[in-house]
Amino acid sequence: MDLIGNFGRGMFLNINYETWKINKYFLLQSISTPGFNEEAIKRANELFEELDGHWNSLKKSQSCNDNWIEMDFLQWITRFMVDNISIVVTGEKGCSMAAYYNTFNSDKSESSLFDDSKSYNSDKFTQAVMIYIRGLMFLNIVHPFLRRYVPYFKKKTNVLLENGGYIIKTLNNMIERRKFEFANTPQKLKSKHDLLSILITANNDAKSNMTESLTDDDIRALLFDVFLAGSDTSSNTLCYIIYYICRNPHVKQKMFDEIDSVFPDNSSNTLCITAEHLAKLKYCEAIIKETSRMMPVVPVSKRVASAKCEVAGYTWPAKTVFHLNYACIHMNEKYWANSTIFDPDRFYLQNDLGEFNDDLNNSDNNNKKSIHDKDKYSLVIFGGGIRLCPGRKLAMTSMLSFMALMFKKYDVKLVDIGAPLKVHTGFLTNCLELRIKIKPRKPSL
Ligand code: HEM
Repeated sequence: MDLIGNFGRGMFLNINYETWKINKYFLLQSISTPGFNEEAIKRANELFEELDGHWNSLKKSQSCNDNWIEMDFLQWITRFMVDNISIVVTGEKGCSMAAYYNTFNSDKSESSLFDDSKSYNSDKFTQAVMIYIRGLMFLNIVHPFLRRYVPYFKKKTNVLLENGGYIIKTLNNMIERRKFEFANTPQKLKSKHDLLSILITANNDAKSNMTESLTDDDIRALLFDVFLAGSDTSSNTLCYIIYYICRNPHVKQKMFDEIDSVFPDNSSNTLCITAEHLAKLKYCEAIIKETSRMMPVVPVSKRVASAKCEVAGYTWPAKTVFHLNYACIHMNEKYWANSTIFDPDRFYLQNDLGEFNDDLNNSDNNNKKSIHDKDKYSLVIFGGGIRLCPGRKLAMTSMLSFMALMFKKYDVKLVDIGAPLKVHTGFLTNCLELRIKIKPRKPSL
């Protein structure tokens, strides 16, 4: 079951409270540094430039008479977020967008670029992560006897083991290379702001101060957690955002107005987004929250009672498993009037002091000050309690950056405005396809 030796390590698959706490401390410290946040925004800018370049090349090859480019947005945003998480986690440039662009290219000779076993191949690695997730379900359902002795299941199990081995090897190589760099040029590494470099630096500091530190296996598990949790969640949310704003043109217009006011037109073709810009995009933030309320990518979660407890007036024994239905909480009319209506304005209110609701950026959820006079657990996009998502700030930064970059430049419409969203709900609610058309909003941009 433990394909990559992660149980008891990292955060996601860790039920050992003591090691989970240390891992959480290191992860939160690392991703809360200003350098990390700035790096994430800088990388989003660079990656959008790359994406835009691919779209422009496609446009040339697509003989579009009306200037609209048609695409399955899901495919592009998935690769964008994979390359994004790759570079902020490892500092190594991914090649998922380039590999996908290459599938449109009739000259396949370039494909060899993406199959060099020595270099880190983000596309191959992410596919391995997906196989891993599906594998967890398989291992959960199929009895060990069948896996060991029935050829069909045994073969599948071996594929999963091989896949797990590839993940471990890729991450171990990365950690080794970075530690080698650290040993040779420590100053250079201290100036790097990717998660791996920050973790190694913080860990070395902890070792020299003789405080709690991480093993290489812990570091590997943390990197894996961020790959696992950090890209699909954001890319699916962005698909749902596009779906809802296209079906609500007044929301789309209000969003364009906000983006144009934060980024007034200039002669330059490319935007350069900063953290100060993102802090002003309060309506875009409201769109993210309202979309996630209507269509949370993590629809359910679980908690296990560590001791006998009382919930909803009943007494439950220790080890009771509680299924938390986040999607249902978001539709509860007790907290959300007209809950089936898409209305970002519910999150775009100001309090008496003129402050906007900022609850998703608040790192201390327990002291969350919400301008909505509601139960703080009525909005659980990022979960709640001690297992609250540690990556919510990074997620908001990546999604807001993408929205600003994309919608400053492009208008968007759905190919079939009447078609329902195509989704599949398993561990996540995944978008299966999102056919859209995009066109530059201004000819000069
Ligand atoms: C739109 C984006 C995201 C959404 C909607 C999301 C949502 C969630 C939710 C609902 C949970 C479970 C919390 C619970 O059980 O109550 C979770 C856990 C987690 N998330 Fe996120 N997440 C997102 C992005 C990220 C990113 C970018 C990272 C990268 C650091 C991340 C890292 C994690 C980790 C490591 C956990 C496990 C925490 C633990 O088990 O203690 N997530 N996330």
